[in-house]
Amino acid sequence: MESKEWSSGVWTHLTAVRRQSPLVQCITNFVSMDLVANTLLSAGASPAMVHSVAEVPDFTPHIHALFVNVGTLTPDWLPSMKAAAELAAQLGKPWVLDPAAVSCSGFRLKACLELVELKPSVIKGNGSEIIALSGSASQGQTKGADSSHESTEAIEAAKSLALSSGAVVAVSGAVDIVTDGKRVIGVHNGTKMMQRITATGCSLAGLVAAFLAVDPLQPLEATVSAMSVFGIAGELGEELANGPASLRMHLIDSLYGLDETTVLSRVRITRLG
Ligand SMILES: Nc1ncnc2c1ncn2[C@@H]1O[C@H](COP(=O)(O)OP(=O)(O)O)[C@@H](O)[C@H]1O
Ligand SMILES: Cc1ncsc1CCOP(=O)(O)O
Ligand SMILES: [Mg+2]
Repeated sequence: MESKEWSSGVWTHLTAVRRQSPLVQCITNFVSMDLVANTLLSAGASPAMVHSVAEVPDFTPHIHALFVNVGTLTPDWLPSMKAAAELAAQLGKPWVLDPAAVSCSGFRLKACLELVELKPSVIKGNGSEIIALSGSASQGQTKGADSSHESTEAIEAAKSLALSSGAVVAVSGAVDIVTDGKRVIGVHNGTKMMQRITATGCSLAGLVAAFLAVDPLQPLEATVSAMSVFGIAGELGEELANGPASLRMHLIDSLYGLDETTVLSRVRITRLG
């Protein structure tokens, strides 16, 4: 299946998000809260940064999807993440794990491995994060939140993590990779300057949660669509931007304004395996 066959699905997913405005609970890092919320709002979803463990029993049953990102993890936050993930999984609600900077400490790696046990629908990381989480990295290979690997170097790690966890695994980068362990799809939308804005990876993962909410039975397709839409918004944003700060603004505006003709002509998705 090539871009033409994927593109109508991408547009259908985006219109479903706009129509249904899914409620997405986000337990994300301090750096990303603003951009994640604005990304979700501009796509038509409804974000809620509800992170206290005390609120999980009341709030999580009402959400349509959950997004968990460990970018600024501390021991106090882990119980909220686990409680929300456990409840979401129990109630059949999709949830996304972003193992941001997973290899920066043993504490964070152990926490992420425990979260993987709670059955995320999708794990979205950059190349280095997916390699580390799958157990393929040698110790000490980390630059923190930024990747020191190309996404394509993480394909085997992503497949193996997908098979061992049951999650769809998405690797962001120059080519976004999405795999369920059998199929491997490449999303070629996006622009290099998106790496120069903090929290674009987190926002992408949050957007994946919104797309899963409207198509929970097809997590691979929903993830591919979210990645393509976010990439297209970045491409359009770059045409208007002078640098990363204005790209951040134009990316959000472009995501908000995406129309059918633009989506259908810009989607670049290929099967890689
Ligand atoms: N070299 C690149 N070319 C095109 N798009 C890119 C490139 N690098 C990253 N992106 C895009 O930037 C967004 C954030 O990805 P990434 O930088 O990998 O995340 P993270 O911030 O988690 O490391 C994604 O939409 C991805 O497709
Ligand atoms: C800089 C930083 N430090 C801890 S979390 C974070 C944000 C990372 O965001 P992203 O993974 O989207 O680049
Ligand atoms: Mg990231």
